Amino acid sequence: MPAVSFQNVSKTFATARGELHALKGVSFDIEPGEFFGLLGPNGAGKTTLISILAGLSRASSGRVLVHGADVQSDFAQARRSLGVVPQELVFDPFFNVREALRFQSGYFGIQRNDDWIDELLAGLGLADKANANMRQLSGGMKRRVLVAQALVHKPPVIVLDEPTAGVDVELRQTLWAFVSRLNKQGSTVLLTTHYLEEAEALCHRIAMLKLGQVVALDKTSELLKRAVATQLCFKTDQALPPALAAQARVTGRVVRLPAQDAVAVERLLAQLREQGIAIEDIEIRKADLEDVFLDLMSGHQEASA
Ligand SMILES: Nc1ncnc2c1ncn2[C@@H]1O[C@H](COP(=O)(O)OP(=O)(O)OP(=O)(O)O)[C@@H](O)[C@H]1O
Repeated sequence: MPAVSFQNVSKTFATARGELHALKGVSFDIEPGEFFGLLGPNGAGKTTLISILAGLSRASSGRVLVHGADVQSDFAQARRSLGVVPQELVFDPFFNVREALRFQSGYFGIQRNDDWIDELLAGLGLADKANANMRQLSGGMKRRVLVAQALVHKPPVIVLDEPTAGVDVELRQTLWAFVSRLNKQGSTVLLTTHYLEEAEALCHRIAMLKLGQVVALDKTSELLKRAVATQLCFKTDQALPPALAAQARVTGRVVRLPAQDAVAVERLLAQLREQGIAIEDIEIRKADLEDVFLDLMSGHQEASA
């Protein structure tokens, strides 16, 4: 039985401009123990899908099951299997950290949960903050408490909705070390993130959403094979000739051009030289998930899911 099963999920919002189809028949399963990534540009429908999974919003049609429990008709059972770390910082300012976690345990009917609470606090680098009031914590610390709150009932499925947006490197590393440990111990993880290098490093499989539809769904290693294997990268202050600009990915002064092999690299360098373009910091690099993502989102690749 899948850990999570999205079955033909659609969601339509009534807006001032008419109907907005945020999700259009999304179907995929996440297997128990998987570390699964859900990627897509702003507005693709990721948060809408997670909200339906978490029971915070209802699908217009289709079903979502968590370990076989329907998130609408069997909400309590589905909710017990889920630990959802929300995007926004919501917390009760009157509790200290331990109290907040005890309160959350009580919500799930769990008493005497302090051993696990201590483990969560240690794993998330919060051990010395157990008695601190929530109001006194920095934004990053509050985010750690949100993660602990989501995990207080030891859910088999952990859902992280952009958990590292705007947080510092240390928290990202603490969070990933802890979540990876839980995943190795058998937890299923569903992650949405805009940090593609995180998704590449962590996720076994990835679904890419675009305008409410799944446009790619594959093992991370297979997705990476779709990109042109290597690229020529360099920096320049000059504009590229149109023929090269058409195939280039430019970020500020940094230019990336697809180049399959050494001959292609030589050809590109010759073209640049002929055009009198001064370049520096030349490097040959392997394509990464960002390349695949950008390709798919710009419609260069065939949708295959
Ligand atoms: N309550 C709502 N009412 C109307 N439209 C909505 C509502 N919630 C979301 N939408 C629209 O649905 C679409 C999908 O939004 P969603 O927040 O799921 O995208 P996302 O992939 O999570 O984006 P982001 O990466 O920016 O968080 C967008 O066009 C959004 O404007």
